[in-house]
Amino acid sequence: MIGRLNHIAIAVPDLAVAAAKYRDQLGASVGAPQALPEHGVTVVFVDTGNTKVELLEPLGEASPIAAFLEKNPAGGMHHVCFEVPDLSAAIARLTAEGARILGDGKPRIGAHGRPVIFLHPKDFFGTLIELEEV
Ligand SMILES: CC[C@@H](C(=O)O)C(=O)SCCNC(=O)CCNC(=O)[C@H](O)C(C)(C)COP(=O)(O)OP(=O)(O)OC[C@H]1O[C@@H](n2cnc3c(N)ncnc32)[C@H](O)[C@@H]1OP(=O)(O)O
Ligand SMILES: [Co+2]
Repeated sequence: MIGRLNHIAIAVPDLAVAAAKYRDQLGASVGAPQALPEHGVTVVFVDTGNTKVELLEPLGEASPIAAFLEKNPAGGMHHVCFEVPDLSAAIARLTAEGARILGDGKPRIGAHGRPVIFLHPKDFFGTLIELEEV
């Protein structure tokens, strides 16, 4: 079911500072910020060639990463995103096996314009997993 690692996401308190650090201190190829109000975050993608790093900061009052940053004020690893060929089939299989799909359980369009879901971190060893249909 899961395929490539599409991205590793790092929640940061200040996206501009984090993007500059990746660009200037790590010499990384850093994309432009993308405000995604429907997801409550602004993101920047760092392309590493074999995968991406998604730097994200809260956007708006109800950001789903606000509580995470309260607990981790300097930032931290937030989620990993795996690619799947068929998100509906993945939802059916995971639900049948008792995994919790976050939100209303339905796919939403993610930063790449493709459908994504999130699995509860408590069901996968304390790791928030995002699945993206590619
Ligand atoms: C840009 C679009 C898209 C893309 O295309 O890439 C994105 O990546 S959007 C990214 C932001 N959106 C999301 O993360 C949506 C899914 N996340 C959520 O719904 C929430 O973050 C959450 C997972 C339900 C947690 O919300 P929170 O307010 O922190 O709830 P709790 O405090 O009740 O947390 C429950 C429990 O889970 C632990 N937790 C929280 N976040 C994480 C995490 N990132 N990794 C691991 N564990 C996490 C939290 O500590 C609580 O544990 P206990 O304290 O032990 O109960
Ligand atoms: Co993501």
